[in-house]
Amino acid sequence: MTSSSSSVVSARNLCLTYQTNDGPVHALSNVDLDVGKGDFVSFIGPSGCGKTTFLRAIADLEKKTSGDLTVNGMSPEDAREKRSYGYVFQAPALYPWRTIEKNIALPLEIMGHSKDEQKRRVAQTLELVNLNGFEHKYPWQLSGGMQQRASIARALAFDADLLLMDEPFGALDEIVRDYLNEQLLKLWARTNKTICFVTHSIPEAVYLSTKIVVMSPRPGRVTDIIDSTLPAERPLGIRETPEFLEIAHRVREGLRAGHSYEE
Ligand SMILES: Nc1ncnc2c1ncn2[C@@H]1O[C@H](COP(=O)(O)OP(=O)(O)OP(=O)(O)O)[C@@H](O)[C@H]1O
Repeated sequence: MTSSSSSVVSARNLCLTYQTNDGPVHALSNVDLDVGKGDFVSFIGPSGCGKTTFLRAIADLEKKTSGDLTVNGMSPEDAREKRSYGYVFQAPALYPWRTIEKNIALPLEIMGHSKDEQKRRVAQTLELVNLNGFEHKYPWQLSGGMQQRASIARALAFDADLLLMDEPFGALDEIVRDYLNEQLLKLWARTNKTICFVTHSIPEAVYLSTKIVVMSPRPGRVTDIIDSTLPAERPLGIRETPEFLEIAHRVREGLRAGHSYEE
């Protein structure tokens, strides 16, 4: 695989080992991957296969052990300093003593944006996630799905081109998840962001992605990369089409193949 200069994220032979009291844990082993501009890439694999570690390495929250990793052509450290990405965590992680507006404005405050600019951007992102009218509420006054939308708004507020999302809808019920999946696809289409999205759900990965990265554990490796053949326009009903089911089948096969390494 050759490195592509237009890649938003590029990994070559990426290895990341945690040193623990019980010895080394090889979380990522020889990962090769390119994420292109405007891609929606899902990472799927069993618990412990290194999905979160990969996202954290991109975000410079973990340091690689060896290999190469670039983000927008820079080292993860430089990319972090340039605020190249927004990060959405598994749990909403909003500050309960701040209103939704103040939560979303927090990164803008830290970056030194003027009050007017903060207001403008908060209003813009609240609209993107369909939360207009909730700016003066506190997080605990919102449902779990709305809180997660507020977290997405916060990650979007400073308009980074890259959005890193670590299983953002994992704790939500299926109806809310379906709704948020649809909303996220619309948001992605409107904003042309590049999205890296961790999930445990095969239907979610297939529904959302232009590219699905199947990973296997011990140590975390990429076992398959599937380029989606689904159209950009995806009503929820697409999940019953033969094309969708065929991609889901390939993901399942990839997950199964990964498991056979584990003895
Ligand atoms: N800070 C850490 N120190 C030591 N080991 C860690 C650390 N973080 C993760 N690990 C280990 O690295 C491996 C990969 O973990 P990671 O959280 O990336 O997996 P994951 O695929 O995201 O799992 P899940 O789906 O359960 O969130 C696991 O074996 C985990 O126990």
